[in-house]
Amino acid sequence: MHIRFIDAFASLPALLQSALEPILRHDDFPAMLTAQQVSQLRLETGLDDTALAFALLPLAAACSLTPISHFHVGAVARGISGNLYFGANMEFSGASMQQTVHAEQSAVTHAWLRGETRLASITVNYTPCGHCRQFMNELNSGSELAIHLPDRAVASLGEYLPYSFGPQDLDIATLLMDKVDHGYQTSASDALSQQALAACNQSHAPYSQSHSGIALESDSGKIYGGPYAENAAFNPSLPPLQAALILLNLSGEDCLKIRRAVLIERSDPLVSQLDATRATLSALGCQQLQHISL
Ligand SMILES: O=c1ccn([C@H]2C[C@H](O)[C@@H](CO)O2)c(=O)[nH]1
Ligand SMILES: [Zn+2]
Repeated sequence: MHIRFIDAFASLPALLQSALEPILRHDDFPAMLTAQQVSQLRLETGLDDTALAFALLPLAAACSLTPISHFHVGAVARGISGNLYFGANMEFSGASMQQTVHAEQSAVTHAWLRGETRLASITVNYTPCGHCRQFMNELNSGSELAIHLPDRAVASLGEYLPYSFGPQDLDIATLLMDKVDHGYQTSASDALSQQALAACNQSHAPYSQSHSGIALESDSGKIYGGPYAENAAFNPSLPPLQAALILLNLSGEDCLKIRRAVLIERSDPLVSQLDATRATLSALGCQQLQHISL
């Protein structure tokens, strides 16, 4: 079992521990459960979907990186496929506060990057902040997304964010998690550049059209892509580096051991990721950033 799960796992109810043990046994548990694994867990534990998602929160929170707050937020997003995706907050010492990733952003982005096309619900161990409510308001599930919190009745995002400002106010119809392919191409044929290109082609940048994507090579040699995800209110936008770091972290890899990165963006973009990406990567101890302009 990955070392980060050991304490949280020990705190789970005995039935859930025995049902999860074969799934978590290996180091490479991807911090998600397929719909089939979820049905099996329900069968073995007697928990319903809602109770199961709550019961998994300690494991999700165990994925957090919190050198600043030491405050562990965990989230579990349910895709329409029935798969569950963990999310956890991530803080980066030596970078600006703005580089922080919230657990809700992590779970949403995790689902998106693993190919989920829409979310049904999200379960969180603390009430989502305003920034997260606004971030989730960009999703194609719209105000229908169900939010489950401890000690509260389930309520929709629309209820958590009344009188909202969103993509429709700026006449934008393509929403976060909609399948897109911007069709950019590059002559760089190495695997890292191609993965960064794929992320760029998947990115959600309807406000600036400054599509971008990154790919990170981890300590183990695996590659993690991160597409940029803009938000109607601009500031809650998630930079491509953060998206890739979410996937790398949830996959059980070390954000402080990134070997190299390729960032791809349009030439002369209205919005550039380059300076912030370089600064945050450098705070993580990685100086190997290649920049490709399309
Ligand atoms: O909705 C919220 C509110 C806060 N945090 C994280 C951000 C930061 O890492 C820590 C303290 O704010 O908690 C979340 O993940 N989600
Ligand atoms: Zn938040």
